[in-house]
Amino acid sequence: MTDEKTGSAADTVAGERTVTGASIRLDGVVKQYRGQTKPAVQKLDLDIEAGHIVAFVGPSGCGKTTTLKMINRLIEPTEGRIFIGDRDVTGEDPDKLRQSIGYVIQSGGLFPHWSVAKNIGAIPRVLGWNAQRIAERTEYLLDLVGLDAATFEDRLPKDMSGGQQRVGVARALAADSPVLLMDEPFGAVDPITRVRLQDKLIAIQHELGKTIVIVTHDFEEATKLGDKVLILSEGGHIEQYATPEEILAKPATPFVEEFVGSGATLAHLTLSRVKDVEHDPVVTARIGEPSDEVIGRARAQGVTWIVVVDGDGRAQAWPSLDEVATKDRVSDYVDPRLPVVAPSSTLNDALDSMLAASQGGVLVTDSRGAVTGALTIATVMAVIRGQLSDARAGDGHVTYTAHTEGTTP
Ligand SMILES: Nc1ncnc2c1ncn2[C@@H]1O[C@H](COP(=O)(O)OP(=O)(O)OP(=O)(O)O)[C@@H](O)[C@H]1O
Repeated sequence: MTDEKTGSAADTVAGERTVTGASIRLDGVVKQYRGQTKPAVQKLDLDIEAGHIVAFVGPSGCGKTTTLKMINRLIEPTEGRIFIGDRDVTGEDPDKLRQSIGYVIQSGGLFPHWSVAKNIGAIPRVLGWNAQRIAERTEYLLDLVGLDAATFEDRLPKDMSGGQQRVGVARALAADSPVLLMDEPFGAVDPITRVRLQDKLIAIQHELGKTIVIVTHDFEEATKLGDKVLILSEGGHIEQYATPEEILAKPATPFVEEFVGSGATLAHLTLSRVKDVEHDPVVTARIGEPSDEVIGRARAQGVTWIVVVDGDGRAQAWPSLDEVATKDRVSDYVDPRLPVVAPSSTLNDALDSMLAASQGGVLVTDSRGAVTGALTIATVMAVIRGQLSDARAGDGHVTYTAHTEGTTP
């Protein structure tokens, strides 16, 4: 089925992924700002596949934001054409166009005096949806971004702290646009929240299959989120447009090599996901269970600590058996610093999370927050060791062993 308005092929399945997004094509796009001697973006050709995430990175002033904003014509191109799906949008009414493209900016860009629900319903109201449809959509989207509708829909953005970005994403998805443009959406949040928001975005992308273009300063964020990464230099010049794996393995130009940096070997940690490595099983216990039963169960499994979970299986705390033994029943204590990662988190995220919590492991949760296992620092270190030795072997350097073997008669 093709949606006439958006030109997107709805609900087609590519591989395992559902695709509801539309492709984007930039054809010879130029932006020359008035009063500037050189164009900010010079003759840019770019194809973005439907249902993919593409991350734009590059040094300050290279034209990332200008390029992004030309896609929804917040900035008018001086030359060239832009297609969304098969539709040439270069001559379309820009207001109408923007109603069909989700847009998220760093601050969330929410109207401060409007409730969360009113913010999310802004575009659907313009599109003439009825109140019930808007209310249902708002509830669905708040749940999708991990916020409880009953708790948050009447709040003002200022009372949301870290939740503003989530509401910003929900609002951008409100009209079910095939394309989502994000300009440094997680630039202003603390590192732990940032990892959670990135993981949430990946989960949403896998569920909805939108086409997402994200501008970031952070190469690690680009490699984590991007199916492909676009590395730009001054004037919107494409240095490389490839998968993160290709960029790390084969930087196309000296510029890319320098941009990726000498930490490239460890940057591979951002390519390894929590879901790709082995997890340790965990023993869970419900609040209020008799402590001696829980301890017996844990000892039978040979573990020295347990995870206390709520009714939905979400982790509350991970006490040692000695701590459990101090009470008759499992306590409802909630550990505010519990290190938790998602399957889509990178091993780098997992390490950061361990360091931030001063713990030697993290809990792994599914997209609903239920605990599925644990990842220890030993597992992460083993992967790092493996990658370092692979990288050395790939460098073409003769190792000590190879050298000795080669010269032994
Ligand atoms: N409204 C404007 N008028 C004139 N020049 C502009 C305008 N906006 C951006 N520029 C210039 O265009 C070039 C590209 O800017 P742009 O903001 O697209 O880069 P960027 O890669 O997104 O940078 P940053 O990472 O710092 O946000 C820069 O030289 C900038 O100074």
